[in-house]
Amino acid sequence: MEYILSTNGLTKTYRNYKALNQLNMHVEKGSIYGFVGKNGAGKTTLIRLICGLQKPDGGEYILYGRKNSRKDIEKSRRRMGAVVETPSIYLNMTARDNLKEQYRILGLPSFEGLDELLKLVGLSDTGSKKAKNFSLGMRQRLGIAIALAGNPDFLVLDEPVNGLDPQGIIEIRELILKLNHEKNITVLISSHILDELSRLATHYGFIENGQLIKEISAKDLEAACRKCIRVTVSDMEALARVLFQLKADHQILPDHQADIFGEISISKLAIALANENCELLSVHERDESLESYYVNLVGGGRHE
Ligand SMILES: Nc1ncnc2c1ncn2[C@@H]1O[C@H](COP(=O)(O)OP(=O)(O)OP(=O)(O)O)[C@@H](O)[C@H]1O
Repeated sequence: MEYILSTNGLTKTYRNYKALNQLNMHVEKGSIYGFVGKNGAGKTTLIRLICGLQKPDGGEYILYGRKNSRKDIEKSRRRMGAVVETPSIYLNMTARDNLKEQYRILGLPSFEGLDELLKLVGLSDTGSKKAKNFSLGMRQRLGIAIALAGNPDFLVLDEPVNGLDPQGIIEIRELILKLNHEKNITVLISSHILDELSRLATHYGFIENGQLIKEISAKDLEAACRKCIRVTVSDMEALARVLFQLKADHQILPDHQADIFGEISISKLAIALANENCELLSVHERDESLESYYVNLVGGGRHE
């Protein structure tokens, strides 16, 4: 497996507080990695560290095969573009001038590719309009264009759709997919908007209290989510006994319901419940959403 970024016991402490606590994560080449966590979980801290804006105080990260402790880590960082927190744009400048400025900062020899970049992010026809008059979505896209100015093959976006309207969200989504599919850019996106992430991500890393509690591909997550059957019964104690006998991986829910994971024979379940004088009131196959997967993950595990 080729990783663009991996971290090994990465730790960052602010006074006594461990914003990152022995974090281990792996971003595969070519992936769209959804970095999921609540506010304050440590997402931005990880991004600040890999961008070189702050230093870790424990563990390490490896970016394009180079450890962060190496003197030439900047060479790896040059292959990466990032929009951290709010996009750094000059509000009194047009999109084109903002990009020119970034080309100068990067010391690029010419403005070659600038028009293509503006087109790519859908800002070709903004002319003399200054960034201060842009919508939030346009500013976000300009921020992404600036991050792409050095022609990176790894793009890091911190909460890119925060505060955007539905149209703005769609535009950012389409842009990210295009960059990934057509330009082979690996993308790391931090977000807590799970529904949106589920339309993009090929891999997920779930962070909680500075630790990576689960890393899973979208494919495996989908498979795990599909094999869920929600049952409603008349007697929960009987159901718990039966599920224990059947060795079924399950989760008890309120309102006389439970989710059963993995393969299970419904007829066997119904017979076993009938033997316990328990009625099987309903059975639904559930496509467990990313959101409920996440809630299960952070809210305590399943019972076996
Ligand atoms: N410079 C700092 N000094 C002290 N504490 C900090 C600093 N930066 C972050 N923290 C704390 O570290 C924790 C992780 O913050 P971080 O910004 O990484 O979270 P996040 O997952 O990005 O959340 P959000 O979605 O709110 O941005 C938080 O509890 C935050 O208050």
